Amino acid sequence: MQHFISVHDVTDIDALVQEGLRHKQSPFAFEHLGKHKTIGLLFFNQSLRTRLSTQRAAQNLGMNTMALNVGQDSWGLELEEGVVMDGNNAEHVKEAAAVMGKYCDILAVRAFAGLQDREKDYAETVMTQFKKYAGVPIVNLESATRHPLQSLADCITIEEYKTTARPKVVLTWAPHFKALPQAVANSFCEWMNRRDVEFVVTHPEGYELSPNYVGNAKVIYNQDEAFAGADFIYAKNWSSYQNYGQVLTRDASWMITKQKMELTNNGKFMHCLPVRRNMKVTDEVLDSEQSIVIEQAGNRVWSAQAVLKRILEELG
Ligand SMILES: CCC[C@H](NC(C)=O)C(=O)O
Ligand SMILES: NC(=O)OP(=O)(O)O
Repeated sequence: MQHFISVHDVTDIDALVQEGLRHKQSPFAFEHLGKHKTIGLLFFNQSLRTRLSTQRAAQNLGMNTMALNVGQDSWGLELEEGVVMDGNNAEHVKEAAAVMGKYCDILAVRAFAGLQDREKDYAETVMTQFKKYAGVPIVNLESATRHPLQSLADCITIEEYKTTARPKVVLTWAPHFKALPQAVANSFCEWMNRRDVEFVVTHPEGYELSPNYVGNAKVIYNQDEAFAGADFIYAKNWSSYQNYGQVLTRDASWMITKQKMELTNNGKFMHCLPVRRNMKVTDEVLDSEQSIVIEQAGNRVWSAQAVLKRILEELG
């Protein structure tokens, strides 16, 4: 594996999921692999899980880690090509990416969607630039349209907790008061469409995800109907793709409650976190035995470790 930017960089998802579970069993089995290697983590946006889990995974593999918050620790980065740089950004991504590639053996980048220009966001401009200019493997820590380390951790979690060979997995939209990216939902669809699950997506009309990501998933506008018999409920808010970046509704009836979870097959509740309690899901559900969000977050270490190990093996 050279880069880990999307599911398309993975040839065998099953093998990668199993590898993540093996790292969980023996976290230090490959601690020699990353000796004298450094990973740089670059954040254009906040993070708790991604920042800490990716550093922990790298350290488990014997790597050194460096983290940088763009615009706070480093200079503001200009991402537009061919512009006169007379604004607030003191450095162009061309130089910054190339220089970080001199310091780091692997570069991991978080850059959320701007939610202003759909064409630019869905062109994955930032990831493309780092891949083009850094000269080292790039790992996606959540980009404009995807969050593959989260999705791999989600696959690992479902593999651990499923009680049937082909579980029913439901991605449900949940209300939020401000516009959030489609990246986590897009990515979850891409990965679930490649897993042996009965995959259903449910959301209010107007929140249809891009066809390139939702693929052939079954889309049901009635949340209660979608929840029937589900083994896993994966909640996430996202802003409209059609009316790009817009919040079309904050309909609280889409919040996940105990009553809704009772429609499932004693289903497990999942969320990538951070989650706004009593807006997306009630305390009652989040604090119940059905919630596996903490174990899901814990699996972010094994997701990152499986990916970094593959990249280190390629580096030699
Ligand atoms: C892991 C989730 C990151 C981000 N969440 C927020 C609150 O911005 C999102 O919705 O994409
Ligand atoms: N789920 C996730 O990526 O969390 P952070 O945004 O805290 O990294």
